[in-house]
Order: sequence, then C-alpha cells, then structure tokens
Amino acid sequence: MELPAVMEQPVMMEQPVQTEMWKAQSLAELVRILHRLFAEDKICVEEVQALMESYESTPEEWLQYAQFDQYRYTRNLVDSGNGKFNLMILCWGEGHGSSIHDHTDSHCFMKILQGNLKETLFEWPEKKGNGEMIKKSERVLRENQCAYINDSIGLHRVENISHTESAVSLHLYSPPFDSCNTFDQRTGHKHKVKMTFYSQFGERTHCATAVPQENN
Ligand SMILES: N[C@@H](CS(=O)O)C(=O)O
Ligand SMILES: [Fe+2]
Repeated sequence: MELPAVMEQPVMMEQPVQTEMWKAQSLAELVRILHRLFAEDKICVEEVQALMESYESTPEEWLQYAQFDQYRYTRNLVDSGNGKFNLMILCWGEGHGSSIHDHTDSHCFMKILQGNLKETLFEWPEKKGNGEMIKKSERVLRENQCAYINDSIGLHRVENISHTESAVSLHLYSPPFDSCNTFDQRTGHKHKVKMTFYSQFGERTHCATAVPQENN
C-alpha cells in the first residue's frame, strides 16, 4: 500500500492525524464502505462524516427511495447496515419540517442530496422546566454537505423552508432506533414518539396496526 503524501511531511507542520480517506463514487459504494467502517467496534465520527460528504449526489441512484408525501416528510429505509446502522432517505416537501427532537443516544449523520435544509439546534430543557426552549444556533445545509448531531450536542429541528423546492437528505443512525422524544418549543415538555418508514428498500410500507404511528 502506498503511504499518503502527508506522512512524509515534517512533524513541524502540525498536520492533524490523518485517517484513511475514502471517496464514495456511488451510493452503492457508499453503502459498501459504511458496512466496512461499522463492522469495527469503534467508529470515527469525522471519518464517516467525510465519507458521506465525499459522495456526490446522483439522483438516478437514489430516486427509487425518494417517495414523497403531500403532508409531511417521509422516512425511506435504504439499508439496515447489518444491524449496526440504519441508512435512510428523507423526503421533504415545500415547508415540511420535523418537531424538535433527540436521537435516542445514537450517532446521527445527515447529508443533503437535493435542495437545502435549515437545522436549528436547541439546548435540552431543564428536568423540571416549563418555559420556552433555548435556541443555540441555526444554519442552512446545502447540497452534498453532511452534518452530525448526537444527544450530547443537543436537540434539533430540521426544516425545508423553501416554498418552491423539495429537499432530499440521507441519514445514518447508529445504533438504529425506532422511537425518539419530541419537545414542545414553548414548554420544553417531551413526548415519546414511534418512528416509521414510508418505504423500505424502495417498496411502500403498509402499517398493519390501527395505532397511529408517526415520524416526528
Ligand atoms: N431525526 C429525524 C429527521 S431530522 O429532522 O433530523 C428522523 O429520523 O425522522
Ligand atoms: Fe434529527
């Protein structure tokens, strides 16, 4: 194996320690590399984030998973990561957004495949609090960017604020989870919700239960 050029530079340069850099040439290749990385005991957040960012969104590769709903954002399972992660495509119609929510102690990577999404970060509310939640920051994520969040960073809300364009994002959660907490912005009160898939592996899912299930 050839050593990367950075290894030959003098220590004086204070280069950050380089992990092996991956470039995913297609969605299928991205999935293959993710399986390799998540087969290890520990993952490197920056490495996964850089890998997901390295994939240049090619709509033909993901269109089969991009199934929209008129009223709310949809969650479409692409790969279940050998039990280690869930990779899914979320489809956001104009004006669609999530509630403020946590990520059930998992890693959450979120890459934009099409359009723009606004991410607003919030602090966790006080345990016994009963007031407006504190907004920490907001930013607009653009095509091919990959953001990362976990519960120690905070809570977030994601919105497609465009009135004319839909948005599509690729999310990786590890370990996988199927429920999270949503929070009321005015009071900070939390509410556990079950999360469902609108489609799995390109096939529309049909909820067998009479209990209404929701994404957040
Ligand atoms: N975490 C949300 C999407 S987002 O708003 O980050 C979900 O999985 O449904
Ligand atoms: Fe989220």
